[in-house]
Amino acid sequence: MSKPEPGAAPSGPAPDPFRQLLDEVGAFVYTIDLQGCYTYANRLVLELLGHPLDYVLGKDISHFFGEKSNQVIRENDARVLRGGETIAREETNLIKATGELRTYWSMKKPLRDAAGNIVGMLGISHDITEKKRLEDRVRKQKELLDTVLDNVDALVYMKDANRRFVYANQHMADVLGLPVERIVGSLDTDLLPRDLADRFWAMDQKIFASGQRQSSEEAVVDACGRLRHYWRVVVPLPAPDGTPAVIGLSTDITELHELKEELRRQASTDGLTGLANRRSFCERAGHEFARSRRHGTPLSLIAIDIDHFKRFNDSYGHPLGDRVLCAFAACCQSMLREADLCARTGGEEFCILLPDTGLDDARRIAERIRVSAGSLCVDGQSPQLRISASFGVASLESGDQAFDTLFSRADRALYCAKQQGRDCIFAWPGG
Ligand SMILES: Nc1nc2c(ncn2[C@@H]2O[C@H](COP(=O)(O)OP(=O)(O)OP(=O)(O)O)[C@@H](O)[C@H]2O)c(=O)[nH]1
Repeated sequence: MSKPEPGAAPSGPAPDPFRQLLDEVGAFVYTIDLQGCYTYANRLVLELLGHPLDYVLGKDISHFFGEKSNQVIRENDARVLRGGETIAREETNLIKATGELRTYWSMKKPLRDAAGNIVGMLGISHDITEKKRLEDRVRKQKELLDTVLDNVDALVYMKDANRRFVYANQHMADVLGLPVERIVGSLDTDLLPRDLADRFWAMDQKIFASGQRQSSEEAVVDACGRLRHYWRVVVPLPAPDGTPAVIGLSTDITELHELKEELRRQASTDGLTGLANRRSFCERAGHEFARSRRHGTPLSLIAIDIDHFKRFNDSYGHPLGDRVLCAFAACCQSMLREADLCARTGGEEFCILLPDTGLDDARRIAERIRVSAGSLCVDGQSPQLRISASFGVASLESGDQAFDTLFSRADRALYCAKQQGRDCIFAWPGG
């Protein structure tokens, strides 16, 4: 750009096309002399300064900009005017006329005469105030989002249609024991056990196909080797470049899961002996009954009642009675196979379900328990504290329509054992 004539103003009937061009260029174009006074300003500069060219020419920036920003501008200008540098950088101007702070991307270049001496400076600036504001807003929103995502008690991630992680929050990084940068860009198969990655991928594919969110409960071993349970919600969302992707939010429900398991265990277990309770016994017995019916396999039941337990309680106290119940339960358990089920079905009543076992074998098992119970030594007590129990044994018969039929036969057999003097076994129907 050639050096403009100081004080020259576009005037006359045929305006200089070159100046017209500078007025339309969409940037702030100006020149200053060695003293920093304007020697040219295009239309945008004049609009910004709020004065006509006649007024602006020969005046320096102190007439138009706030002093604070002038300091930086002057330093930049000096580097061009004194040092001969060409600089391109961001500058901030406090516009005196409006009180507004605006940001520019400014390119400043020395103007030289024919001998090469610096005679002034050419400045071209682009107003980037709105862009900066937008960037600032985006940055603040990103900071806010990052803060939320990194502090939310959930693993948050984004995965593309090629199984590659596009985003992972800090919580996810902590669980995987990897930095976020290592997760982003990796395939799920690089970071997760193959079967888990494939399970997740199968769910992702369903989402890509249906466009519908999916949810499931997942168990994952974390970086410390602990089994953790997550409630996983995955929703479809296009990646920033428009390609299909999914966003996953996995909430740690380990404690809730453990609580649920504990409640389930408590609901099916007898609190004193740790055996199955009546409810879970009947549930399992129903299944075994159906299975035996289906496969034509035998099924037997032993109903047990400790003898004169009221007398025992009355004589030695309830706490010792409790310990007897526990010892008796352990004794029964020790005589059984994995597939057998022993339950405490009432106060001093027990039931043993024996799948794939006929009446004779069930009778033998009952006899073993009876003998063993007779020599039970509770808390190292003297032999006169020994207990006995009565046993009713019954097996599945062809006409049985439901487990209850077998149950009541075993109960009747138990009644017979009590009638026969206790501490004995009665096998239905024979005795
Ligand atoms: N210690 C203790 N006793 C219990 C528990 N549940 C029930 N019992 C007692 O078991 C006794 C059962 O008594 P009964 O049903 O009269 O029968 P029994 O004294 O065993 O007499 P027979 O069955 O006829 O031999 C009662 O005294 C109950 O209080 C328990 O959890 N702990």
